[in-house]
Amino acid sequence: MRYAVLVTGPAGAGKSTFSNSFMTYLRDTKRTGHLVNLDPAANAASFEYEPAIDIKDLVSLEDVMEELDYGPNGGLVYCFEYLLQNMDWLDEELGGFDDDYLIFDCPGQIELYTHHPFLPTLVQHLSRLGIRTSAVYLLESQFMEDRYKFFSGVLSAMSAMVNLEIPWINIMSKMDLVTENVEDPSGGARNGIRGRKNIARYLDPDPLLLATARGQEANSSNPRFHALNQAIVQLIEDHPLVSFLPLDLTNSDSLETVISHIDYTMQYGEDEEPKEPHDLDEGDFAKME
Ligand SMILES: Nc1nc2c(ncn2[C@@H]2O[C@H](COP(=O)(O)OP(=O)(O)OP(=O)(O)O)[C@@H](O)[C@H]2O)c(=O)[nH]1
Ligand SMILES: [Mg+2]
Repeated sequence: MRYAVLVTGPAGAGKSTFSNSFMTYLRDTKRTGHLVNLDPAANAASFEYEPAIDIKDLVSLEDVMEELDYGPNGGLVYCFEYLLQNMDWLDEELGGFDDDYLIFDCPGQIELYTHHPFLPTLVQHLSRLGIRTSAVYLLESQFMEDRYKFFSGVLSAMSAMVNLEIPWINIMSKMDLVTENVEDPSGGARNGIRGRKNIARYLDPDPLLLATARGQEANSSNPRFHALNQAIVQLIEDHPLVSFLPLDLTNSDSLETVISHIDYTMQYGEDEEPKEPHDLDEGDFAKME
């Protein structure tokens, strides 16, 4: 059985760093993993592990910008369109792996997760190849410093999730940057997250965070804003699936917990046949004959 983890999330969320740590963990636990780089803008020098599959072998952002005269954003979209039109390239590249874990380091363009057919198409191909697939969506802990930013992050995670029918885990990355007493750098006490209790209200999003914050302002200024807000609160209440596993890479237990969740959602190793007794049986019969 082959397994694939799609490492997704907005720009700078820590996807490549997590993918690298994941690789190290697999190596240390004597499991075989391979890195798949799907970011056409990735800097090869930044990879600790050389990707086994690299989208840059198919198309590189640099070439697209140079030869087709695209800017960086249009260039990236072009690269993904190009990949989607050449999925047989990926199918072929994926052919050579057996019983392995493939870690897909995805690009950080938020459009890819909200409305582009990129992820659904990728998932379709993986499932056609019989690869068991799950996804993680990383949001960095700084999002907890501003509840509006935080809820927009929650909504982006949700909109990515609803398009895919695969196991999905949301991760709050860079937890090492969160201290017991994080205050809003601008000094406003309103946005600061104070204490572990408050952090829990973000990891398991408490819609009241949003209701109280926006409710107070909206009541006095714009009632339609209030209504929109209530609708979002309701949406999050109805979908308690959006909760976050904290990830602190400076703590190996934290990484291990996250990876065991990923293993669990894909039922890693569960239908691996216990090979030895079976082989022995066959050997016994051969001897008897
Ligand atoms: N403190 C801290 N910094 C981190 C952590 N993970 C990543 N970073 C830093 O955050 C920045 C972005 O990390 P990347 O892993 O490149 O993020 P990414 O999601 O791959 O970024 P894009 O591919 O550009 O979307 C880098 O400067 C990392 O060193 C973490 O767990 N803790
Ligand atoms: Mg990256």
